Amino acid sequence: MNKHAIEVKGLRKRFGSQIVLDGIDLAVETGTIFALLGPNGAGKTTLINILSTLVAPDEGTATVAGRDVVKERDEVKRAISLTGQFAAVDEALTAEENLNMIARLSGFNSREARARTAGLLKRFDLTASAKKRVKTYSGGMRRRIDLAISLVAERPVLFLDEPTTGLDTLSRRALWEIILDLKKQGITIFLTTQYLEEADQLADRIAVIAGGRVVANGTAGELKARVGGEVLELIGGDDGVLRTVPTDGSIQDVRRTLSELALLYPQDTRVSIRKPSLDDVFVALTTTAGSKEVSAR
Ligand SMILES: Nc1ncnc2c1ncn2[C@@H]1O[C@H](COP(=O)(O)OP(=O)(O)OP(=O)(O)O)[C@@H](O)[C@H]1O
Repeated sequence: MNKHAIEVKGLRKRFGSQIVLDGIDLAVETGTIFALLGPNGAGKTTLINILSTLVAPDEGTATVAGRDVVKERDEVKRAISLTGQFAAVDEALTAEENLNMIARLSGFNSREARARTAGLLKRFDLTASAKKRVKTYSGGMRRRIDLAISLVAERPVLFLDEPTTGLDTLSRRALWEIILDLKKQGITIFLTTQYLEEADQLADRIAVIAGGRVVANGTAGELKARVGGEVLELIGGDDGVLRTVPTDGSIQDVRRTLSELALLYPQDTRVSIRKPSLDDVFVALTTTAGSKEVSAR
């Protein structure tokens, strides 16, 4: 087995005059969850499209399951599952019909296809709705069927492009459980997300891309440690956060910072002090996009 399920070296991609990926280096260890974060338009989907052989890079190399995404496209395709925001589910069919059809197309005989379908419906808690048309499904059910379909054929590497975007908290957590379960089976998962909490909860390692480059790469803990110290949070009357300000946590620095802030905010503003979150890291890193890579490796 390859130590790294995914390896990316010096990857570059431009669309017309727009440089989207400007020399990306990444490695994802086999059997781990890797989260790719970045602001809108940072190139996350483009990177997934390159890794899943849908788009060719201009420069650099990438291997998935030890195979080159350009020179060994078919081998890569056989090693991966891809679940995007717009997965290929036929909405006019039921969940059972969709799964059964994909199973047959993947080469299972009819008995195997039925067994596989039943197993996936159960695992994704869709048995009760198996005979309803997918177009009647809620957002959470729809995501579960998308994911179930991409798992019909068992593949070692799974790409998830924003798997929980638009879902409510409960559905999101249910999907997290499923994703963690897939990792337990040894599947390597590469996901993109806009939710820092999602990366924090799921990922063994996180990379942040901005300005076409990897601006940070490490565990959630390592990335938070990059911001260091503490964060002062100013909370307004409606309990909304008015502002967060980094501090080293010393009395001296807290007193100086607060006396400056006291001039700017109403006197009934409340203050809390906390450890930095991944949100703070993200803001700190992506507002200085492309300046330098902060690797916590
Ligand atoms: N086929 C294409 N032709 C031209 N431009 C493209 C193409 N695909 C992507 N782009 C551009 O490349 C940039 C990166 O897009 P991409 O979808 O990879 O970003 P993203 O990080 O996934 O964004 P989001 O979080 O909004 O989904 C965007 O500016 C987009 O308009």
